[in-house]
Amino acid sequence: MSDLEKSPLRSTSPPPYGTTDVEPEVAYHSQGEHITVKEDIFKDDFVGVSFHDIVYVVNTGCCGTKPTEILHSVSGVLPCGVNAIMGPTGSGKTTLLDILAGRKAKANVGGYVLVNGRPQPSNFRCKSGYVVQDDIVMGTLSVKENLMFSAALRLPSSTSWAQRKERVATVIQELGLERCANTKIGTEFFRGVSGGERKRTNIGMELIIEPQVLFLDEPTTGLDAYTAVSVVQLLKRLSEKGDRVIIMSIHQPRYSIFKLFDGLTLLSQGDMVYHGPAQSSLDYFSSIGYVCEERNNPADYFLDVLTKAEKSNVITESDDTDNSTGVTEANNLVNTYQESQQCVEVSEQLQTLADNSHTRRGVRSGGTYATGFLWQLMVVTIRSLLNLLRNPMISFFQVLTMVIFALIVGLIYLRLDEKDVNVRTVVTDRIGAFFFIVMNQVFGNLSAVDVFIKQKALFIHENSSGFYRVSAFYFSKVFVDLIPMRIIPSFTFSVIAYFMIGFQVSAAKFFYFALVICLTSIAAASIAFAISALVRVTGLANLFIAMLFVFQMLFGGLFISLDSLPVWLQWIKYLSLFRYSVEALAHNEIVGQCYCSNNATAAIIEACSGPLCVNGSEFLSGIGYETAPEWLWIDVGGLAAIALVFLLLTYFNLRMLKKSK
Ligand SMILES: Nc1ncnc2c1ncn2[C@@H]1O[C@H](COP(=O)(O)OP(=O)(O)OP(=O)(O)O)[C@@H](O)[C@H]1O
Repeated sequence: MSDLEKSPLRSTSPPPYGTTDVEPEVAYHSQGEHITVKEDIFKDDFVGVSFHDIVYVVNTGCCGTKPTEILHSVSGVLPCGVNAIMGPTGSGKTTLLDILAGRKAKANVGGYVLVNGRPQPSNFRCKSGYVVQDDIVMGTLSVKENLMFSAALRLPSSTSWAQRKERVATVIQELGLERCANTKIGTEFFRGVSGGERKRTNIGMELIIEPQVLFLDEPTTGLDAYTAVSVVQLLKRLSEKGDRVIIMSIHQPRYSIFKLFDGLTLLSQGDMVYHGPAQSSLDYFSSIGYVCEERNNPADYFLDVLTKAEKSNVITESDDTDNSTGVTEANNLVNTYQESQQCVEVSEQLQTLADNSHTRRGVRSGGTYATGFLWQLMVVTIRSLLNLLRNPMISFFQVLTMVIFALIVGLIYLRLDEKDVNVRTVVTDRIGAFFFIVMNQVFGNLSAVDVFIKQKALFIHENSSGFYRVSAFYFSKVFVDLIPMRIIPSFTFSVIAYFMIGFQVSAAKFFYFALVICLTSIAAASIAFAISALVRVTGLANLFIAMLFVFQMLFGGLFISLDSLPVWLQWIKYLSLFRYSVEALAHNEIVGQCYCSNNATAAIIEACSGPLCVNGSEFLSGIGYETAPEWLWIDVGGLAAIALVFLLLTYFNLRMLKKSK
């Protein structure tokens, strides 16, 4: 049973008629799955968005504790124009905005939303615009490139490249971004456009699809006063161009912003205290005894009233303490609104819309994505490559780290083949070198943890807005990371370390060595990918990854002989990438070799006897490693299997992330 079903809801009635999957009233885009930018639901006489008895519950505790109700049956109509949702912090502004935008898990939401008097289509998220509070755009790309990215993925496949470019040019002009069109947005490494330009670019990313409904979560937060006003003025202009509903949550706007609002919704602790035209709000509050001073900003005044009301604890019902109900002033404001003429008028409007929705046919939701998988894969890969090329520090340092590691290992084990040492040391030094090399490869790839953590917010936002499928993002990230960040640095490492240490001079042996090193690196990176797609905090992800690596190291065969493990623990060695890697490298170099004192590379196995000689194969068997020829490839298969399993896990974790939103 969902949280909602368990909660004491006042109304959970579904949209009366018209599921989102009935006959379309207009012809769909020929490619079946693809959406058209404007569907019938957004056609003429757009009456806006209405929400009916919206309840939102969350499970805050555990073990069967009662779910918390965040929104308590709120209803209203948001017509074309700029509609602001205001209220003190924690009053439920963002929650309501997310529900209206279809971005909350349905299981926790009661009531229903109508768009233009019809049930909200299931792909509403992709057809409406949503500008999140923390601007989410790729910092290494310019304003124009970001907008092109949106145009490439969100306009239907039938749109020609010239039309996409034209749409981008129009949006740039509409938003007044001409001056900075070719300036990069900026990252933590370099400064780019200003805060206002960044916000306008975010709005532009959504305007590309000409959404008739645009949601904005606190669009003025973090902007200076002048820029904040200019952003809302821009929204006002956009709302006036065609029937467009702009719905924004906003905390405490200054007067010059407040006077641009057409509609105002005031929330207090999840209840509505006012809903209607912004310009009538002062009269409404005066009529119930809250008179705003002449020079006071109404927005500041309302917030003061609501904050004080939430903190008060007025006994209203009776002076007799036994019968008192402890109703707060905030409750009084809610009750007063519910009994007001204002509320009656809104209820009548809502009733009409609900009644009409019985007779209006629903609209087939169509597909979620405007373009096909291969196109998405290409566009997202190009963006990832551009991001990598423009952020060369990261790939440069990955190669540099591997070169430094290779030089350190090379210097420590320099020319092992020429050393005249104790015969046992000749073999153990080689195995020590392999272990050290594998350890470098495994821990040197911890940087892979950033791949999914850093762009998680970007992925969640773009995926839920219908830019691309999870698979397109996943393959592009994996492809763009594995080749330049794992394979190239690992091959460079192999070239330096192999010849400095002086392993066998044989092309086949060298390429096998390089293959194992690259696979080790890919397997380690895959483990980091899987965890980084699951965990939101880098520190926590690093901790989990390090624990997994250390555990695998324990069963790598060097700290304890694999044969001496208790029988019930023996299977764990098959999960250790250290075991496969060290075994493969040692097998490649040592099996079939005879190491004798003063002649470390003697390869005459028949003569390999006596106290001064060690048979490489026997030595490896002695410490529990496999020496049969087929194990050369079984070890490679083991590494590939670990990489594959964790790459698959990464994909499923990303899918879960998508669902959790
Ligand atoms: N998933 C959740 N689990 C627990 N509490 C939640 C959850 N989502 C929202 N809340 C609570 O619901 C209330 C409303 O949250 P919401 O973010 O909508 O408020 P807000 O008005 O946008 O606040 P702010 O202005 O501070 O952003 C808050 O008290 C918040 O702690």
